[in-house]
Amino acid sequence: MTQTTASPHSAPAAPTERVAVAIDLVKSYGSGDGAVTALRGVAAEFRRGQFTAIMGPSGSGKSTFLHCLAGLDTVTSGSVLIGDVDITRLSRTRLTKLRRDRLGFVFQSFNLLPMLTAEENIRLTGRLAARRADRQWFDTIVDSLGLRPRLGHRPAEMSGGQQQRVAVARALLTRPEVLFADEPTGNLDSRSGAEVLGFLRRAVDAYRQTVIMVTHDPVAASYADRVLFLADGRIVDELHAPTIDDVHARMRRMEG
Ligand SMILES: Nc1ncnc2c1ncn2[C@@H]1O[C@H](COP(=O)(O)OP(=O)(O)OP(=O)(O)O)[C@@H](O)[C@H]1O
Repeated sequence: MTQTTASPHSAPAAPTERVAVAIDLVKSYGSGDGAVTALRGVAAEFRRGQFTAIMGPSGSGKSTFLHCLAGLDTVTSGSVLIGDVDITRLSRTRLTKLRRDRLGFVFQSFNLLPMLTAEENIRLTGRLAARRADRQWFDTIVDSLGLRPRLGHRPAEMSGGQQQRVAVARALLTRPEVLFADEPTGNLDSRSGAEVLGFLRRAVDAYRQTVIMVTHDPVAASYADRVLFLADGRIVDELHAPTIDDVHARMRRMEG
């Protein structure tokens, strides 16, 4: 990783509108003696053009929080607003449509379709979604991610870093209000990880993309504008303009 302890974010911008809000989120799995409460009343706001990393020890509820925010999992109580819509009150059909039209997802495993080329994989979501995916925006994303020479390749013919860049391009094609990323660099070497994180950072700075990312990696978290720290299903700390050293120190304190 070429990055030093300097933090890559620019000067704090004026507050922008809230694009996602979690209100008193509680999530339990199972019932009776076997019940596990993964979230115990989590509240947070996410603003337009803000890059948030979610960190915490294993089992602290990071993925559960991301999945509840993104409408990929139901909540036990509490609400999640995307814009003005409480997605915990939507029917399954409306939620699926909202996720498709207004949210983007990048996962640790790239989730590309193996028989399709990079270009077909990128366009698939755009075609299924609201078709806001114009040619110019496609070109901008593909060129910023350096994917032009790979467009005709299938996933098996690409490196992990290239596959993840295709997944990021696919997620951004519909100009989502929020891009959710769950350990997006977990399967990448540090150089490919830095490329993906650098692009997410540029998408935030240049296009005011909102990004919410779960990560274990303090280097990845240092690309964000702020870090929310979860422990035992609660937000216990928050760090703004994080450096790698700051994040390490907080994690050591939490785990110690
Ligand atoms: N589908 C499920 N059924 C039952 N318990 C679950 C389920 N998913 C998560 N849990 C439990 O909820 C708690 C939080 O899990 P979660 O995966 O959100 O944590 P995490 O912080 O993302 O962990 P990790 O860093 O290890 O991925 C854990 O105790 C976990 O075992």
